[in-house]
Amino acid sequence: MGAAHLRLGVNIDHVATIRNARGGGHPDPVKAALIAVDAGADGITAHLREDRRHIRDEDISALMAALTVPLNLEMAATEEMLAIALRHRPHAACIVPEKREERTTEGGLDAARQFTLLAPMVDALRAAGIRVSLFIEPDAAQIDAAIRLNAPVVEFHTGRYAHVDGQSRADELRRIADAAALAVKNGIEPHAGHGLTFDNVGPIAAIPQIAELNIGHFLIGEAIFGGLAASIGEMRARMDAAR
Ligand SMILES: CC(=O)[C@@H](O)[C@H](O)COP(=O)(O)O
Ligand SMILES: NCC(=O)COP(=O)(O)O
Repeated sequence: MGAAHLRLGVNIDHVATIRNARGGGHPDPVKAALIAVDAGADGITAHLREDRRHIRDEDISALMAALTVPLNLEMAATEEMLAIALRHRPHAACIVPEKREERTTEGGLDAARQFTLLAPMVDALRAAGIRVSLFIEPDAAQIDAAIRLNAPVVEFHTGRYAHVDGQSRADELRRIADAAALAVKNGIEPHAGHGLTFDNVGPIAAIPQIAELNIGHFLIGEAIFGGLAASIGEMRARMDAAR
């Protein structure tokens, strides 16, 4: 209790997934983003995948024009995505690993092994005034790479935490908490996200060093039952209750 405000970034990718299932423009991810902001989102996250399976280039332009809160652009470490980020200059760019055939982001970026590829990208994004984040596993070697890359932010992939139970979940939570403490000790702001739900968000939100959670798939799915504003309001309440 009493820790600093934990920011909520709402990921609107899967509004675009539904839109794309039929073509056309409905439901509009920008409309969803504006509802999310009214409902308490501190920022909006959108992942422009290389295959454009959900968010498309024109969504990024429209979000940049419409939003009054920070846009966090999730992007693969490619020259194409770097050029897009530099053209739009979102508040933040989170570099994520991408595999064309994956159903969703399966793990964190291997920032340690991809150091040579990432270093000029992080430098270019930073030089453009974009807050760079690396989507990594909660792992000391990856945090060490983030330190050497001068990344101001890391986002810990919570997918494993979300998908295991019992002692394995407790172990993963401990790994995330230790990683968050290590990041802060080294001047890096830790965020977390992936697979978070009403039921599993509390222990992650209770980690005092974590400054932001990015949550999407569950919120958009839950919106089918109670509406988007209600699903975001409930998530916000659970995050606040954990602090
Ligand atoms: C990096 C991340 O966790 C989000 O971008 C999430 O992956 C979005 O959903 P998809 O993985 O289904 O594209
Ligand atoms: N970076 C994680 C994210 O933006 C949302 O992931 P999810 O809640 O859609 O699994």
